Order: sequence, then structure tokens, then C-alpha cells
Amino acid sequence: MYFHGTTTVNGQGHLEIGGVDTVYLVQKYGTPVYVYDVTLIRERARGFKQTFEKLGVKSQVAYASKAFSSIAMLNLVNEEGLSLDVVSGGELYTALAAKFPVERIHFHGNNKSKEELLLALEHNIGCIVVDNFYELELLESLCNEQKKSISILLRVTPGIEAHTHDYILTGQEDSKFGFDLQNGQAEEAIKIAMGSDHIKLLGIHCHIGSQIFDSTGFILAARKIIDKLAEWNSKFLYFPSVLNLGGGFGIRYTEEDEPLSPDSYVKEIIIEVQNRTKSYQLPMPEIWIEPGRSLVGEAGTTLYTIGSRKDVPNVRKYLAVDGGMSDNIRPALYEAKYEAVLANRPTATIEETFSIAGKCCESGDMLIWDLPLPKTVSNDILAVFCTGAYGYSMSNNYNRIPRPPVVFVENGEDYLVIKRETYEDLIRLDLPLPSKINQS
Ligand SMILES: Cc1ncc(COP(=O)(O)O)c(C=O)c1O
Ligand SMILES: N[C@@H](CCCC[NH3+])C(=O)O
Repeated sequence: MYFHGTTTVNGQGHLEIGGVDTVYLVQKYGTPVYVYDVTLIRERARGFKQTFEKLGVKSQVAYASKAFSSIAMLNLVNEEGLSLDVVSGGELYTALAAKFPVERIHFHGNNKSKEELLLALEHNIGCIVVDNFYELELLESLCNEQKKSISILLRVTPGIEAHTHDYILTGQEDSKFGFDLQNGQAEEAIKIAMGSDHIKLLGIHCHIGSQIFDSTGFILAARKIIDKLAEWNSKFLYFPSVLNLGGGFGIRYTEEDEPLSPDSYVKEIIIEVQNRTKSYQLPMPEIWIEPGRSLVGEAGTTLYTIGSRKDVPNVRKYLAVDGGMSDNIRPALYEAKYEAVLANRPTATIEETFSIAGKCCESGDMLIWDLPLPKTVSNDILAVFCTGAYGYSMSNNYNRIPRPPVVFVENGEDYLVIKRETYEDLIRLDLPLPSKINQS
């Protein structure tokens, strides 16, 4: 079995993460529970930053907080000196609550509301990644009204089809995101931004998709953008100080996945940008990236308690856990695959194959198909690896199941960073039917 980060088997034969016994974590916090290996997150953050530093390239590494946002997580991101990508008023609000330095916040989204843009302007955030003409116009009028100016990047779609699941592709021509690079929309947006009194056009952004395993797509995107930049430079003397090439660096969920190391992605991208700009005799822009999954994905493990079992003779053996698509919707949404072990006996001999079902009232609520496990009984603890990205952040209350807590572990210590939702939390926004009130 492949263990990520600090995950190991301890002297008691239990799975241990961050120096903390997972059986102890289950006794203390119950299940399901998301556990994050803080050391691994720090290692990834430093890996990205140091690659830029070693190559002497000015950069910002912005954590894409959609992967997992919480106050403690953003405190950690700040401690590591990263910047932050937010995509909604809620993510921005969390960043403000975490006292994240506003100048390092970048605001994304293809349909930012007036209220969201006003919140960003009020707090003078670092930059807004403008996605479309409607937003460009709205932002200009809000800046005018508020007597504010703001830095922006323009998000362009370079027409790249990265090899990943269709639902997490974003750089292709037929996409809801960004200004098209080929059909003249990006050029028109640049001219509008350059003519604005309130908007400072810092640079260009693109993001080609998520869970991408090689650097080809990033390199092609960089190439297409720089070719266009050379054209714009000679046409109207525009050259960006920032080129943001987004996130999307893949991780190893199962043995089928063979991602590059984070520093390899970065190195290859930098070399391409350096060579291409040099060949046009253009200056080297600052390079920004926005990793989400690759910073937190492998650092997260979800611990569940095994409950019921159903054997369908000659067909399949089901084991059900006390969570499911409510805490991890990725298998149901993308047919995502995961590896798992019994946390209370991770090295026991493999004897059977089980399919792991969730507890939601939905046949598609399956977490793992055909998982080899030792002899397994109710109350065993299942540890599902690599749930750190888009797990908690896409969790939901389907069937009114409360969200699990999040615990950080590091150097033998554990600390709760998000509490378990309670049944009271589930009804806190509910109001009774008015007629019933009148009758009572
Ligand atoms: C604009 C943008 N930046 C960054 C990310 C982060 O992607 P990932 O979590 O795959 O690194 C995404 C999500 O795909 C995105 O849409
Ligand atoms: N939510 C997706 C990734 C989307 C990335 C956001 N642009 C996933 O779990 O893989």
C-alpha cells in the first residue's frame, strides 16, 4: 500500500498520520472525520515556492482555496507565505475572517455579483481576475462609483484540451470561462482595460483544467499566450507584468495515477516561458500559479466506521460506512477512484474484495468499487486516502447528514479546526410553516 506524507504504521499496528494514532483520533473525534497531514501541506507549499526561488523567477503561488477552505487552512497558507485564490464572496469572507493579507488575495469567478465585487473593493484585495465583458463593465462602474482603483488579470481561454475528465476541463474554446484568445475577444478586453481610468491591467490568466498529469497542456497554453502577447506588443505596445498559468497539477489517488512532481511541472513551465519570451525579445513576466488539489489532496484522509454488510452471492460483497457522497461526492460525480485500508489493522493479510457503499439513499452512493481488504467486521475503521481536495469543500447535507469535523495533525499533535455539524445546525435556518404557527 502506498502511504502519502507522514502516514505510516505505528508500533501498535495502527495507521498513524502526523505522528498521531488514527484509532485514537476516532475515539476522540468519532467518525467520519477528515484528517489533514499538515507537514505534507507545508512540504508541498515550500516545494512550489522554492522551485521558483531556485530559478530566480519572480512569482506568486496562490492556493486555490476552493479545494479546501477554512480559517485554520488559510492561516497555514499565510504562514507558508503563499497567496490566495478565492472564487466567491464566501471564500473571500473566510479569507478576511482568517486575516489573510488582502494584497495577496486574487478573486476569480465567471459571474461575480455586484455585492461580491464591492466586498473586494472595500477591502482593497490584490487583484480581480476578470472573466467576461459584463464583469469588466460592472467593475469599471463600481470603481467609478466608489472612487477606487483595482488591479486585474484578464482570464483567457487558450483553446487547449487537457487530458482529464470533461467536467474539470476549462481551457478549451467551448468553455464558460474567460475571453477567447483566438476569436478576438481577449484583444478587445485588453483594449477596454487599457483604456480604463480605474482598472490597472496587471496581466493575463489562464487555467486549462484539473488533475492533469503532464506538462504538455501547460506548455501549449503558455506558448499560445506568449505568441499572442508578442502580437499585442507590436500592435499596441502591451506586455503584461504577470502571467498566471492557473492550477490543475495532478496527484496520485491510486496506482493508475502517475503525476509529475510539483517542481517538475513548475520547472517545465518556467523554461517554456523563458525561452518563448526570449525568442520574441520580450521581458520575462512574473509567473503566478494556483495549485489547489496538489497542495492538499494527498494530505487528507477520511476515517469511517464500517457498519452493515450485504453479500450478493457470486456477485459482490458490500460494506457500508457511516458517510458517503455527503462527505465525498467525487466518486459519484467524476467516477473518481480512491485507495483505502483498515486503520486499525492496515497490514493484515488481504483476504476479500469488498465494494464500499455510503449511507445515502442513492444507488450511486459508492465510495470505492472492488477494494481488497483483510477479513473485515462492523466497527473496523476504514481510512480512505487522498480526500483532502474537493472533499470537505464539496460536502453537503444530502439526507440531512451533518458534515464531519476536520482535524489537523502535525508532529504528534492533533487539533480540531472545523467542528462536526450537529442536528441543531441542520435546522438553524429553517422556519416553520406560517399557517401552523397561527393554528397553535
Ligand atoms: C481558475 C482556477 N485556478 C485554480 C484551480 C485549482 O485547480 P487544482 O485544484 O486542480 O489545482 C482551479 C480549479 O480547477 C481553477 O478553476
Ligand atoms: N471539483 C473538481 C475540480 C474542479 C476544479 C475547479 N475548477 C474535483 O473534485 O476534481
